[in-house]
Amino acid sequence: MPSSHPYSCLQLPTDAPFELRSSVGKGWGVFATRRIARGALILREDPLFIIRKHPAHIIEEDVWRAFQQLLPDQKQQFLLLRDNSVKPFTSMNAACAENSFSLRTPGESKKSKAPAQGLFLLHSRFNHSCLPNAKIPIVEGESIESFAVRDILPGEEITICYEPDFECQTRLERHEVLRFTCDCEVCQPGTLFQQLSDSRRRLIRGLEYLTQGKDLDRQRRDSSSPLIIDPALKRAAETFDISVSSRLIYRLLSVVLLYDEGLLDDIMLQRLWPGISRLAGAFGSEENAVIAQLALEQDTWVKKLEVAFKLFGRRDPVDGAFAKILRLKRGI
Ligand SMILES: C[S@@+](CC[C@H](N)C(=O)[O-])C[C@H]1O[C@@H](n2cnc3c(N)ncnc32)[C@H](O)[C@@H]1O
Repeated sequence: MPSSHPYSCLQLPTDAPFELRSSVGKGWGVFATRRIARGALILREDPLFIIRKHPAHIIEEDVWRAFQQLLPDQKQQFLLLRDNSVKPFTSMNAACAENSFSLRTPGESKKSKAPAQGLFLLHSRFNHSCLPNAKIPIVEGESIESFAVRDILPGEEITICYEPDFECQTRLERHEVLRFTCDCEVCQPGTLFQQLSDSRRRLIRGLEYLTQGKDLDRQRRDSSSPLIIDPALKRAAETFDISVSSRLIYRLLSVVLLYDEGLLDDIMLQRLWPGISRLAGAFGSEENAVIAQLALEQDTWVKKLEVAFKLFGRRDPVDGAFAKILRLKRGI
């Protein structure tokens, strides 16, 4: 790619551990220029502008107004943007849609959709992978940060996953959402790795249904859904009549599958661990509580799961109350 490409004029922080350059079949991308250790910050970026609307409601005038308020140098940076590095965008709104991230403004509930979109010149240069080596955690505020989720070597492309819940979706399902053909390691059709990955992600989705009583879209699946085949088990999940023992086993099994898939990063673990340790501490029977505690003390996820399997089929005095609380919370 010639050095006259507009992206060579994008301003990078002086200490950036990456460079921008072309990425085969994906336009331009972001490549590590030195080793980036797992957990290290890659980039903290402020938005060029913020539009306080749901992305679906943003119109051309909104972007135009935001653009007008930029300083001359910022306007120039915005005008460097190209559709996947090649063509100029057909509208300012299209440029905004392709280069913005949803922001969670302070005080907003976790469940509600972010009503603000920020335009980020550099984070938008990261290409997608379904097995990414970097992540942008959702935090409150206007700037966003990316972190390495595993060690990244010099020269390696830095990728993020564009969509939530991809850890529970098969290659086909992911491609229904993405507007391009992803060719990452887990998207190579027909390979054993891809088939295994599909099975793992499908299982993770089923386990999620068993513990949450609903699917990714927060809906129950009808009886034709192949997600949970056993109707009695499906009903039990939907009415939260899944024992605490089973819940703990399902959670740990999910973590083992995520680990095997290469998706268990520290950010995900921080999100999952509180729920797991709450479950392990919830047992009313001393015998069950001892097994659960012993499970969590093991030094690997497989060993934790192995010990937790000793709880399989065991009821607990708190099962009824646990189900009742969950039903109350969900208004059932
Ligand atoms: C936000 S941009 C990422 C940077 C982009 N490559 C560029 O040059 O500006 C998103 C676009 O990059 C391309 N892209 C990102 N990840 C890709 C992947 N894994 N495979 C193919 N194309 C990808 C797609 O065209 C996508 O719409």
